[in-house]
Amino acid sequence: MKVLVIGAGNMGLTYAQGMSKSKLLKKRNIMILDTSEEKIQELNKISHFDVYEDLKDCVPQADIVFIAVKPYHSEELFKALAPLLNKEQILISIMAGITIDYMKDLTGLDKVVRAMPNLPAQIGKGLTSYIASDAVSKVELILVENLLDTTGKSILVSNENFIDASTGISGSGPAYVFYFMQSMMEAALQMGFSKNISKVLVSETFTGAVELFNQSDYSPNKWMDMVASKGGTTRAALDSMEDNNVNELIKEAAFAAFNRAVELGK
Ligand SMILES: NC(=O)C1=CN([C@@H]2O[C@H](COP(=O)(O)OP(=O)(O)OC[C@H]3O[C@@H](n4cnc5c(N)ncnc54)[C@H](OP(=O)(O)O)[C@@H]3O)[C@@H](O)[C@H]2O)C=CC1
Ligand SMILES: O=C(O)[C@@H]1CCC=N1
Repeated sequence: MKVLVIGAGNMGLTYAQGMSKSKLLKKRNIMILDTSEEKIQELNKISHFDVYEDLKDCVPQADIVFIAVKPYHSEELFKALAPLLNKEQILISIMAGITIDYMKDLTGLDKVVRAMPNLPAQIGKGLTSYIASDAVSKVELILVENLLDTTGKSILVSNENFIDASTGISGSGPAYVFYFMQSMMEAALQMGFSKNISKVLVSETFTGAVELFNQSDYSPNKWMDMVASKGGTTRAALDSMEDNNVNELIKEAAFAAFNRAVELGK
């Protein structure tokens, strides 16, 4: 089986590397294509994969075509791909917003998978939600899931709306966590800690809190109560967040990403 990854950026390269480390594929069965001259040179240095610059040299050999370009490049790419594809090939896209119907229309393919991963895929800790068109068989779906799982875990969702919704939660979500970390590091610096100490204070706090959360059935609210003593310091911080409506603002931000995903698909 041969997989062609189109777009060797953050996510495309991550998947190519994830797939190459798994036992599913041999390195030489992963082809990768990018239009950026700089990326091609970098890829040739890595030399794990067969690197291509021209679609016609690699698309016909692929069993699975994995699309990892930005959504605004999709139309141009699909138009160039269409004459080179055959109906047996499976297309997997991780592009935000781009719908299965749109991909079927532009490529002429029936077997299309739409997936939404996230950046921790780079360290094998990704979370990918996905859904497939009806033409993808059960056996093919297992194969697709195994490929997605080379970068972490995956969840099969029941309708395509959940792909846009998971874009707002898990796809864009790592950036919300980094936003919170950035604010806490800025506060630590303002309190007089060095950059290095600020980083350790914040990152260990996140790691410890997430590990606690993962090791129990307690809700985040319950954990908050366990940190906050009556009339204490944490209550002062949580009250400040409540007064400033931070909870609603975070939900609004997640919906902004969700809505943007829907908009990208129009
Ligand atoms: N980054 C993230 O955390 C996540 C991203 N995604 C999705 O993944 C996709 C890729 O994102 P990301 O990896 O961050 O993007 P990048 O910009 O890092 O990578 C995209 C790569 O594709 C190249 N490219 C553009 N057009 C073509 C083309 N026609 N053929 C081949 N290569 C092309 C780009 O070159 P050039 O730079 O020259 O344009 C670039 O090297 C997006 O659609 C995004 O929605 C999904 C979940 C998480
Ligand atoms: O920002 C974006 O559009 C992509 C999709 C999810 C994460 N990054």
